[in-house]
Amino acid sequence: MENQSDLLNKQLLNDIGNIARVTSAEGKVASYIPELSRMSAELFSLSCQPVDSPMVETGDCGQFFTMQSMAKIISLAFAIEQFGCENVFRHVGMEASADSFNSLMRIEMTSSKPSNPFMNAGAIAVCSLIFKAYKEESLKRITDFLKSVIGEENGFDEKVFLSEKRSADRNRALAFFMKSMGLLHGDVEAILDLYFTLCSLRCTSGGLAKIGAMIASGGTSVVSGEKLIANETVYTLLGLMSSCGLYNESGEFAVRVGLPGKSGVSGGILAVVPGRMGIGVFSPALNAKGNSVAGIRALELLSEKLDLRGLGL
Ligand SMILES: NC(=O)CC[C@H](N)C(=O)O
Repeated sequence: MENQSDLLNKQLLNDIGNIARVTSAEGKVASYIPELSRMSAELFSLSCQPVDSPMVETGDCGQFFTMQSMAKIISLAFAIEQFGCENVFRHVGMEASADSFNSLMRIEMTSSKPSNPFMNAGAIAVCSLIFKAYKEESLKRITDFLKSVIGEENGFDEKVFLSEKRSADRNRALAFFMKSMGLLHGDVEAILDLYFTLCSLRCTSGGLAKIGAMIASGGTSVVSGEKLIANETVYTLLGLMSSCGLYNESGEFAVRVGLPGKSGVSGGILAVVPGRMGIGVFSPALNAKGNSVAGIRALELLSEKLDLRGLGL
């Protein structure tokens, strides 16, 4: 009988790519950060990094894009490692939210900490903890951590950073609003600059797959073999990715794909098959909830073909 891992090969990914990429016509490239809208909707890449064998990829694998909300995995993992779960979750919740990723509503209604660290409000709160501890050194500390996960440094996209900084009325409103309610402390503009820079870090679908593989392997870098994050951090990431990784589409993603995942408005999605592999997919056209249409379709097909649904949920 054929082993599931034998089924993962380039031909399978090519076939999945061919079916998935046409669905991008149903979506739209994000434009609320103007610079993101310059990305071609035709681009597509899919990368699988098994925990114990070489990467398998298809499509425009060399294409860089920005991490956007997928960077929230890195900043959260870094913060938990530095400050401990208890300290981090004193400032941000662990609950799924039916609100969109940049919603203000719940904070005003409940006057309490942001629902989870993958909503913008929660991720900004995590940035404020990191900034409080490391000030101007914060970015370097986080990017050094990212480098230890993926084995390379790809810098950040300054045009996307400036474009978001100029057009971030909503995130700025969120952050100042949280500050006014005592939910955020420190220099708001400096915290937002850290957040925008993390969102504009450059990556490829292969890089996302390596981050996923580090989580899949229980916190060990597939690049160096080094244990980078504690088991508790791994379980926290997996739990939150399963319940909140695709915002108000997390439930549907759990049903259709059945894997812990994290999306970003650049069109990337990172998924984890615990014990087996990390997956990165990229296609910039998004659905109404801000998630990649072809990315979800590709993950759904992959999950079905390799019988992955439900692993790690
Ligand atoms: N969903 C996302 O990827 C959101 C990230 C984006 N930089 C924002 O704050 O709006």
